Amino acid sequence: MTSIDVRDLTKEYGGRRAVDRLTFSVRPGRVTGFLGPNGAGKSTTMRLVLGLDRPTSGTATIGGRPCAALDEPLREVGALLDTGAAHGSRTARDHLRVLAATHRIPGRRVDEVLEEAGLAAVSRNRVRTYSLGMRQRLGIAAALLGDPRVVLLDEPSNGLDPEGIVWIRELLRRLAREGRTVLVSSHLMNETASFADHLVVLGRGRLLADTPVREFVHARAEPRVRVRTPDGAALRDLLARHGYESVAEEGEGAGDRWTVRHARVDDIGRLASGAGVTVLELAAEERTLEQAYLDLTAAEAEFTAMSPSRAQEA
Ligand SMILES: Nc1ncnc2c1ncn2[C@@H]1O[C@H](COP(=O)(O)OP(=O)(O)OP(=O)(O)O)[C@@H](O)[C@H]1O
Repeated sequence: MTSIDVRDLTKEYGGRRAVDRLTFSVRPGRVTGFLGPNGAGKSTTMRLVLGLDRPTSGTATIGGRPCAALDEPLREVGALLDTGAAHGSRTARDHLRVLAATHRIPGRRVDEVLEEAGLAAVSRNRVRTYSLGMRQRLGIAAALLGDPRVVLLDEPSNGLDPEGIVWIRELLRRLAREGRTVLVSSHLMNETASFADHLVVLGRGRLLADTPVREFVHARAEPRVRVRTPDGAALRDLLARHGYESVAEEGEGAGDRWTVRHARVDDIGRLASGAGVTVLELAAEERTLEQAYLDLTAAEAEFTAMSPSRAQEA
């Protein structure tokens, strides 16, 4: 089984820390989502794992070895880092054939990955005629060419249309089912929630979370209850007396709907019923990864702003 292991990894650029004493592992058989605000250090970490950059200190290994020490890197690790990697004047097929030939990968894999990436029909067109989404598909095809056990994809959904988004989701799920180690960075929270089993979250180069998606969402996103009632003012006053904050929904069609923060349906239902407040609908609001992520990164920003020692470091 091939894991990615990052240990005490630090990368400085001109005295500025892009990656700061980072330690985490990416395990096989699941998709690990790699999250963090712009500049948090995700791409730098991926480059260090791939041996494209040298760490200032610490290690990043794949199956216990640095990437540079792997005998056949492309057959062990596939990566999408930069969609501009293919030469514009080449066709997609030629780009992949050159890659295959220089890495002792059987030629039949070229047709297999072109088919898999939905590019078979346009594989003889020059890459410069490709849309961003098609380039993205080509980058993913190249990452899969060597049938690698480990796959790292930096923002693979970039530029993909809705059909492409569904395709990448299913592809990632399948790669994990096949027992591969899959690390995927993204800014799209709903997307990440739809394909990731596990999350690694960075902020300012540091590890903020390394946890299963479900736990991350449940531990961080506040539980909320949605209520529809014709007695809005009575409900709000009742809940306020019991320490709940309720907010009337706004916008067209919101009507008599309210959201109660930090609340559970059982408690709100009992309170309303006990006080004789009519409730027409009562439901737990689904907690989202986006909500949990924003809560975490906001808390981190607040902590950073409050702490003079960290502010000096920044
Ligand atoms: N080659 C480089 N030289 C100098 N600074 C760099 C270099 N590469 C990255 N950085 C800096 O390191 C920090 C982390 O950047 P990185 O691209 O790894 O973040 P990221 O999490 O991938 O961000 P994004 O979500 O915007 O892609 C940033 O402050 C960036 O400016």
